[in-house]
Amino acid sequence: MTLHAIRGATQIELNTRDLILEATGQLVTELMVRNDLTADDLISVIFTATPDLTEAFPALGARRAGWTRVPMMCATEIAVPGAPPRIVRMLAHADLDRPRGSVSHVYLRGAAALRPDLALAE
Ligand SMILES: C=C(O[C@@H]1C=C(C(=O)O)C=C[C@H]1O)C(=O)O
Repeated sequence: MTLHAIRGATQIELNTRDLILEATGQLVTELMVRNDLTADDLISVIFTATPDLTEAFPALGARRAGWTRVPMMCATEIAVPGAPPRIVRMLAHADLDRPRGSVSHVYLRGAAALRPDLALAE
């Protein structure tokens, strides 16, 4: 087994509880699908949210998507001038029986602009 770190990010349309939870659930689901993962493969997950997202913890969206027993943490992202607004980011640590570097990082919606080198064509 090998420890992997998997990145993800998505942009939230508006700072509302429902939209934060829905978009975070979509992000974690997409990450599991693209990497053929289950929640049991995950060791821990860190979420950050830009300071303009205050209405919900992204971890709750992940729990609603099935990550009920995954240790998670939420934090505020650095407010770098010019960085995209309303972004939820994640760093997931997983223990997988596959080579390091074989995972797919997931950048959805407006977050794809953060790392065009990583974002798959939607
Ligand atoms: C570019 C991003 O935004 C920030 C910059 C990062 C980087 O330069 O690696 C990683 C996470 C964020 O703090 C990103 O989320 O990928």
